[in-house]
Amino acid sequence: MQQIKSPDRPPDWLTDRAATLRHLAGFAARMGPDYAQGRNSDLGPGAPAAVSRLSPALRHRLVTEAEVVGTALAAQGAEPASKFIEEVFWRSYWKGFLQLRPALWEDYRQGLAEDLALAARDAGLRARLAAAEAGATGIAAFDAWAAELRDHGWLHNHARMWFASIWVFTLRLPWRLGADLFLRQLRDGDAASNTLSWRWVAGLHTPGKVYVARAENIARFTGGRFNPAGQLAEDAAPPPPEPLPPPRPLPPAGPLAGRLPPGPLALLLHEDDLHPESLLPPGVRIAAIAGLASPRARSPLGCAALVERHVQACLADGLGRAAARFGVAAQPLAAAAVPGWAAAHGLPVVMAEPPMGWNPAATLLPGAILLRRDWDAACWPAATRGFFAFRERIPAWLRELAPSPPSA
Ligand SMILES: Cc1cc2nc3c(=O)[nH]c(=O)nc-3n(C[C@H](O)[C@H](O)[C@H](O)COP(=O)(O)OP(=O)(O)OC[C@H]3O[C@@H](n4cnc5c(N)ncnc54)[C@H](O)[C@@H]3O)c2cc1C
Repeated sequence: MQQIKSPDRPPDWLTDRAATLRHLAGFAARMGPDYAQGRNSDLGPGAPAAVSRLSPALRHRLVTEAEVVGTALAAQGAEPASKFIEEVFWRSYWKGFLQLRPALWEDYRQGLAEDLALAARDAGLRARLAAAEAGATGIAAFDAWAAELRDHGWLHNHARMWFASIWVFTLRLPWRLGADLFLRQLRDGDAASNTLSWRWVAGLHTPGKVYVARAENIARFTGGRFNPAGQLAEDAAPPPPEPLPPPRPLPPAGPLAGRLPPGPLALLLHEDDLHPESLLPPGVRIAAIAGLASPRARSPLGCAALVERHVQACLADGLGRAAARFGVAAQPLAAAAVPGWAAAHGLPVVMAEPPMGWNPAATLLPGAILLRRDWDAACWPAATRGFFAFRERIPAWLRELAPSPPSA
């Protein structure tokens, strides 16, 4: 196993931009070979890690993908930072893949409702689910990850892969109920990355390919903390292939540099994009600001209290910066109050385009102006096939988008 040299981690989970930028700057030195060599190891909560733990901030765009990749390029250069940069593009790939195929999210929600109804009827399934969620399966590694997820609201990528694989193939639980558990408990819970990663593990993304968690791999990359030899179903067969919905053309949304109506506008800031400073072109006059976060809409079962606190804290930080930037009071609103807020000021409303998922922002205000970031406009349409085809385009995107580190 590779030596992990970097003991520091965010002092606490990142819920504001200032702390995120400090952490990003500190991590920049480790975005090159340290990351490439150590990123697969998960030595446990509180232990040194080679990964950034930026996801609870990046997912809400307290910092943007462009800023994170720009930091990696400036600190390390494209080749040494290529592994790290590629991982950030995995996020854009999943977002684009779901954006092009909204039916996958709708099918997930529909299937989840059916799985929850089945669990309500079937006491045996309910008991097995409760044991998995509580970390009482008798598989020490899985039980420790269930506890870590509940207590910290975060898991290392490799642990997420092992957990999902054991959930599906060893515990033989419905994948959507596992995806739902993650969404309720992850600070970085994201409709695209989560749903599509679970589908990938379960063999529904790449025909004929499942992700199998193996005891030897777990022992190796947990530094020997766990070794579930003999406890895992390591012979999982791929499920029958299910055709993927064909990609749709992206609906139109204004690019950032596009023309906005003259005169004052109202800004709806929401949990999917909390960097209004780079969302709006210079010179735009914002005369009203409201904030919307709906973490309980992640699941029919709501979300964990720590997730709710995390998301609301991120939103509060975004609103504070928006108020300072545009010189207008900014307040969080419940979803039901948003149409009334828009009607009361009567101004055209602008917002970042809400990606597929539970965010109700666009449906609450069907006439709002949606702004698509250049990053998303470049990447999303390319998520038509597998990641390896998408990845080929990274060098061209780096030239075209010219990402740079945060300026403030
Ligand atoms: C079953 C499963 C569920 C997942 N659910 C989510 C989720 O709900 N939200 C979420 O943000 N990520 C999810 N991921 C992806 C990944 O595990 C996390 O983004 C990553 O662990 C975050 O840790 P980090 O910030 O230290 O990542 P780093 O390794 O430091 O990577 C930097 C950034 O790149 C992005 N990234 C890295 N790996 C991936 C990946 N495999 N897929 C997508 N983006 C990636 C993240 O934004 C991350 O912050 C899931 C993965 C699996 C296998």
